Formats: sequence, structure tokens, C-alpha cells
Amino acid sequence: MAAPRAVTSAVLPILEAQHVTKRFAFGAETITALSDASLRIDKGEFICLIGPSGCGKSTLLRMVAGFESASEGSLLMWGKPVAAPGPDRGMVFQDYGLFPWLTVTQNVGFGPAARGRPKAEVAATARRFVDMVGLTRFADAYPHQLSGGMKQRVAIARVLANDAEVVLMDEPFGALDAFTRERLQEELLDIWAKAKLTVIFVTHAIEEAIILADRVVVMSPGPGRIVADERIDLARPRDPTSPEFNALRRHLSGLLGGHH
Ligand SMILES: Nc1ncnc2c1ncn2[C@@H]1O[C@H](COP(=O)(O)OP(=O)(O)OP(=O)(O)O)[C@@H](O)[C@H]1O
Repeated sequence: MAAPRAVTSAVLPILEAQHVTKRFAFGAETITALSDASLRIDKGEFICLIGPSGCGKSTLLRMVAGFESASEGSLLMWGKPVAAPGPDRGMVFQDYGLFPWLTVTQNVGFGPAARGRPKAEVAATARRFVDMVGLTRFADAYPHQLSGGMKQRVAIARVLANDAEVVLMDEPFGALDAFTRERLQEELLDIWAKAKLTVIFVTHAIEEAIILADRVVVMSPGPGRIVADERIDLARPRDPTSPEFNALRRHLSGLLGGHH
């Protein structure tokens, strides 16, 4: 019977941070990058981490990615400790991290090919995700032939081709102009919905967080802490000129207080 299993998976969060503290040695000093952070994320949620420079956003993301381990507390994926990086959690970097000598299709198929998947399967997977991010016409192009926004889409497709359930994005649109940024926000939401992803997205921009997130997690520095976790109940696509949007903008701005 499938029902009891479904009930169990519905209550188990895909990710959970339990009282996570992260300290770094810095010369003779110790820096507490993150202090006693607890957070529960359900499958399919779009979470934005927001806060001023140095509040531990990247540190938290890197810990979920498995690049760093907790000094105290635990970080769990499907109830099991995150011990190392894995293809189930894909990071999209601001500088895209594409291989310049490979085409769009080869970049997207890189992960499955490196894991030894059969050629035909790699090709089909790459094609599927190149199509999904709207780059069919550029399948054979090289990264230098693409715009910043297109490179960003390749980076997302590459993560998806790895079967990632969780996509980690550290200010991915920070380097883009406002117009491209808005278009990519829409496209990301589209891909997120289609691929049923769980996204953790770091941003400095309150408006971007309200456009994108199901929940906005607000952090503050010195030491890095989670100070609020706000649900955004507005229907998508969200209108930044609406009174509800503005009320949330003021509210989050207040939570960020003097830090922002
Ligand atoms: N490897 C490291 N060694 C020493 N200190 C570190 C290391 N990584 C991060 N830190 C420190 O931890 C704190 C949090 O850094 P983190 O990069 O997580 O902040 P952030 O909120 O992502 O900042 P930004 O918005 O500027 O990217 C900072 O004080 C930083 O100097």
C-alpha cells in the first residue's frame, strides 16, 4: 500500500538545519559565520536568503552543498546528515562556471557523461534540459557566443541534468542588467515549477526576494543569524507596484533594519 509511505515523505522535510553553528579560524581569531541557525525546507519550496554582507548566507548555502561542515548542530537532507557534495544538490554560481571549450549541449550533458551514462541517454538528457531552458537554437553554440542571461540558463540546465532535487543559487543575477534580471526571474520560476525543484536563492535585493520566494529567510550579521522567516502569500506573477507587494517590502526592510 502506497498511502502510509506518501504520508511519511510528506512530513519529512527535504532539508533541515538544526541549531547549526559554523566557525572559521581566521589568523588568531575565530569568526562565527553562522550562529544557531534552524530552518526547515519542504520539497518544492522556493526559499530566498536575504541579508547584508557577511551575515552567513553563502556559508549556509555552501554547507547545504556539502562544501563546508557544521561546527555544531546538524544539517539533514531527507533526514540524513549532509556529509559531502552530491549531484542531488546543484550550485549555480554567479560566474556560471561553464566549460568554454564545450558547446551548450556538451556543458549540460557533462555531469551524466562524467558519471558514465550511455551516450544516447546523455544526449537525450542534455536535449531535454537545453529545450527546457529555451536554448534549443543555441544547442551547438559555445559559451562565448552567449549573453550573460543565456549562460545562466545553461548553468541551470547543467544542474538539472544532474538530477538535482535542490538548486542552490548564490546571487545568480547580481551581475546582470535589470531587464535581463527580470526576464530570468520569470524563467527561473517557470523552470522551478516545471521541474518541481526546491530552490535556495541568495540575494541582497528585497524586491527580488518578494518576486521569487515562497518564504524569505532574513539574516543579520555579527554573528550570522536567522532573524525572521516570512511566508510570501502573493499569487504569481507578482506585481511590484501592488499595495500588498509594497507592504511586504516595507516589512522586510524593517526586519533588515539598520543593516540594509
Ligand atoms: N573560509 C572562511 N574563512 C574565514 N572566514 C570566513 C570564511 N568564509 C566566510 N567567512 C566569514 O564568515 C562571515 C560570513 O560570510 P558569508 O560569505 O557567508 O556571508 P554572506 O552573507 O554570504 O556575505 P556576502 O553577501 O558579502 O556574500 C564573514 O564574516 C566572512 O568573512
